[in-house]
Amino acid sequence: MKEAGQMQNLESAGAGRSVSTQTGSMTGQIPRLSKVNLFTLLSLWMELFPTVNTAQRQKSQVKRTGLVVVKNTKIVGLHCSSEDLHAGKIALIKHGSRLKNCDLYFSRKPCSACLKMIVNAGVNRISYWPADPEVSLLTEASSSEDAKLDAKAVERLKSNSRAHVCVLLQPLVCYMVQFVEETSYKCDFIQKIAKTLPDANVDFYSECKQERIKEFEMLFLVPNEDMHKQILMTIGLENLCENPYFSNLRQNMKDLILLLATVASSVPNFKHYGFYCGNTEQINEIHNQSLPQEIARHCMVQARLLAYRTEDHKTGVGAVIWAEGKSRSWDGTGAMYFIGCGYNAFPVGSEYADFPHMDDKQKDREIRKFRYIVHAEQNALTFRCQEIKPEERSMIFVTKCPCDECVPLIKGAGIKQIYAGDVDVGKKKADISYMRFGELEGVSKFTWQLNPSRTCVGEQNEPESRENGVLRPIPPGEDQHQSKKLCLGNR
Ligand SMILES: Nc1ccn([C@H]2C[C@H](O)[C@@H](COP(=O)(O)OP(=O)(O)OP(=O)(O)O)O2)c(=O)n1
Repeated sequence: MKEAGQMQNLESAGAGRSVSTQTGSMTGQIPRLSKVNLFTLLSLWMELFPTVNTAQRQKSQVKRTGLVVVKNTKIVGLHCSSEDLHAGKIALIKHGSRLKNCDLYFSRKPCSACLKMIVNAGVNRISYWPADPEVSLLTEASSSEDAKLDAKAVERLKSNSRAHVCVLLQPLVCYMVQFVEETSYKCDFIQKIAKTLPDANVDFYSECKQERIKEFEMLFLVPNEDMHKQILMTIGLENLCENPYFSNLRQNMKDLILLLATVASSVPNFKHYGFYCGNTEQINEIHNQSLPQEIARHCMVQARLLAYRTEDHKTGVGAVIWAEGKSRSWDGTGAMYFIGCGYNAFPVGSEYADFPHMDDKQKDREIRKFRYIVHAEQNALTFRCQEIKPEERSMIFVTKCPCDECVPLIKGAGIKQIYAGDVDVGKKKADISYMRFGELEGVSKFTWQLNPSRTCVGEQNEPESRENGVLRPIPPGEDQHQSKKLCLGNR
C-alpha cells in the first residue's frame, strides 16, 4: 500500500531515470530528495526560523532546536524552540497524545526533559542531527557537568524506551548536489533579479551561497573534528567515532548543509527584493497585513525544499500553508503555525507507469501529464493537518504561480494571502494556464520583486518590520545594516 499523497513514495519515479529535462542536469537524470533527508533539512531550517531573541538564545547553554513531526509519512508539525520552551515541549503542548506513533526529526539531540515526555507520549521514532545536543556540550567547564549528566540521562531514557532513538543521515543520491545547484540558480527568484538588475553582478548568488555555507557550517557542524568525536562519545555514538564511519558521517552532514545553503540562497536577502504586492495603490494597506520579509523568505525556502520531492520530471513545485493566530504563543514561531504542505505528484497509490509523463511538446494530448498530476497547492490543501480558520490570516507559499485550476481552490479554502513566483503569470499554455492569478481579487498576492515603495512612495514609507506577527519599529541602522550585508552584487 503506498503512502498518502503529501509525501508520496515514488522513489522509482525520480532517481536514475533518463528523461528530457528543461533544467538539464549534468546527466539528464533527475535525482530526488529522500523523505528522510527532506525531514532532516526541514528540521535544520526550522532551527533558523526568524525569532526575536535569536542572538540571545545562541549564547545560552540550551541551543535552539528545530523539529519536524511526521505522522504516517505526512508532516503534521514544523516547530522551533523559543526562549521559554524547548522544541520537544512545544511538540507536547501542540500535539499532546496525538504524538503517539509519530516520527520526530530534531535538529539536535533532545534533552532529558523533552525526551521523557515525548517517549511517554508513545512516539515511534526520534531522529536527531548528530552535532552539539540541545543542552550544549560545547560550553564552559562550570556548566559542562550538568550537560554531561543530562546526556547520560538521555542515554538511559533511550535504552529503556520503546521508541527508536537514532541518527538518520542518508547519503544524497547521485548528482543531487549538482541538480539543486543548477535549479536553484535557474529558479524564478534569482533569474528575476538577474533580469531586472542587469547591472548586478550575477555572482551575487554564489557570494550569497558562500556566506550561507560558512554560516551553516558554524551552526550545524562542530568545526573541530576531535571535539565532534568527544561529543559523539558523550551522547552515546562512540561507534561513529572510528573511520571510515566518522569521515562518512561528516561528509553526509556537509553535503546536507551545502544543499540547505544552496536552496536558502535561491530566495536571497538581496537589496530591496522581496515579496510585494504589485498594485501600488494597495501597497500601504497591504503592507500592514503582509508578513515580515524574512519570515516570507523562510517559508518560501521550505516550499523550495519540498519541490525536490516532485514526481514531475520537468517542473518541481512545492507549497506550504501557514496561519497566523490571534496572539503570539510561546513557541519559536511566534503567532505563526503550520497548516500543511505538499508538492506536485501523481495521485496517491499510483505506480510509475500508470500515468503519462509528457509535456506540451508532445503532440498527442492523451499522453500529456497535465490531467493526472496533482499540484503542490492541491496536495497541501488535501493533506493539511489543521483547519483553515476564516477569522485568521492564513497564507500559502508556492514556488510557482498558482494555475487556473488552483486559484479558485485557494480562494475557496479561505486562504488570505498568496506568496508566489510569477514567471508564468498571464500565460496560456496548451494544457495548463496561469491567467486567473492576475485577475484574482479578495486574496492578497505577494510576488517576488523589487520593493515598489522604493520607487513609488519613497523610502520614508518603508513599513514597520514585524517579528513573528508582532509589529515593531525598525531600530535605527538596522535597515542599512541589512542592505550592507546584501549588496553583494555591487562590488
Ligand atoms: N502552482 C503550480 C503550478 C504548476 N504546478 C505543477 C503542475 C505540473 O506538474 C507542472 C507544470 O509546470 P509548467 O506549467 O511549467 O509546465 P511544464 O512542466 O510543461 O514546463 P514548461 O514551462 O516548459 O511548459 O507544475 C504546480 O504543482 N503548482
